[in-house]
Amino acid sequence: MPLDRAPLNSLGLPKPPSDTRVVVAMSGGVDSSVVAAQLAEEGYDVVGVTLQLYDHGAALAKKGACCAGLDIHDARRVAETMGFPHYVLDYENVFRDAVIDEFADSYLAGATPVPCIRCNERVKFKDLLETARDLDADCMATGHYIQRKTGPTGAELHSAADPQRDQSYFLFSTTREQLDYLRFPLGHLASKADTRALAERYGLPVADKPDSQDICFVPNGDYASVIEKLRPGAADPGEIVHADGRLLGRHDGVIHYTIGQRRGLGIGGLSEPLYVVKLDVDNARVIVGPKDMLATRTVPVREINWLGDAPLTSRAEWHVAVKVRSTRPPREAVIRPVSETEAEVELVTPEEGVSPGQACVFYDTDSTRIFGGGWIWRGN
Ligand SMILES: Nc1ncnc2c1ncn2[C@@H]1O[C@H](COP(=O)(O)OP(=O)(O)OP(=O)(O)O)[C@@H](O)[C@H]1O
Repeated sequence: MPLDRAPLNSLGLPKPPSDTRVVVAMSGGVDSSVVAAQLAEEGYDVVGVTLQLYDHGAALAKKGACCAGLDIHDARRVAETMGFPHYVLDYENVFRDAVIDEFADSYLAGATPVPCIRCNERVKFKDLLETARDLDADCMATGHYIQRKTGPTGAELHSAADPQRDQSYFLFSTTREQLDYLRFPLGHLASKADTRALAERYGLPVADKPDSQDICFVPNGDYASVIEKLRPGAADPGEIVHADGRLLGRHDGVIHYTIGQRRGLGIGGLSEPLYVVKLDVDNARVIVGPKDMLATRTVPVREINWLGDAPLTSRAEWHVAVKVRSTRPPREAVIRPVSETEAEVELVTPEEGVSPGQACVFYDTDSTRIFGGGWIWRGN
């Protein structure tokens, strides 16, 4: 039978599992361990690869972080349990250049970056994906909670079945070419409990391992001290100023603030609650104001990655749902393209705390499909 008419295996490839090589990106956490174990159990030729993203002993590392020594050890134990080969690759320089440096510079420029998106885009789905191809793999699988479906014009990206776990916001910049090669076997699961049940069933040593938290190289969410270590003395102290011009206090650097922040401003004793409404890096000023100043209707977006069927520019106005923060539900909006990679997104209901450096991700209003997204910036 010609290969293109052969029935597809569970990864959607026209070869029996035993002839299909899959590189599994293994963090040492329960999700990617279950992916690797399940595929090995189904008879795929699994090769596990773990990236060492920073030195476990270095100042940035935290105990149990996704890319440090303990996790490498866990990934290796899973590979041994299931009997497939496992490699560890030193990606420290790649990760620093592609993710950590921009993270620090972006905060110093008054933005609120999302390094996990850059890691997917520039590390896992770039260099690691190339490594998988070099290893002659037919595809690469990860433990991301997202669905890849085959539509009439090829692979489509859809939100995970479990909205609590959905990672679509972090994967908007996946290109169609990358998507052709990627597989996300956990995206259809109803809940994380299902993943843990599978880990138990396969007898994996990581079945009870706690979920990883937030940004892997930022211990306890204290990103400001990470930036201070990376760029000592780079954050200029300055003034905290009310939008009406009143001087309210001083700060130790804009890196300590994000748009929408209310707590920890150190300007108590005022009658109205105040929020960070703008970070004016050129003048080292944190501008604060009342809550209603946070409401944003028009969001300038650039570096758009397009996962739809038609180029964005072919539609003058386009009704979608968008997420402007990873933790928010999609909200109704209209996209007005400015160029192939830039657009103005008009939110039907204004949202608070829209910050440069975050992603704006576009969703279909009638289905789980992701049409793409881009990066929020200050605009001209
Ligand atoms: N250091 C790494 N080396 C190889 N692959 C990785 C690494 N870190 C993450 N990944 C891959 O990216 C996926 C998503 O990473 P994320 O940091 O969101 O982990 P997670 O959702 O906690 O999953 P897990 O339980 O597998 O750690 C992982 O499931 C894994 O496939």
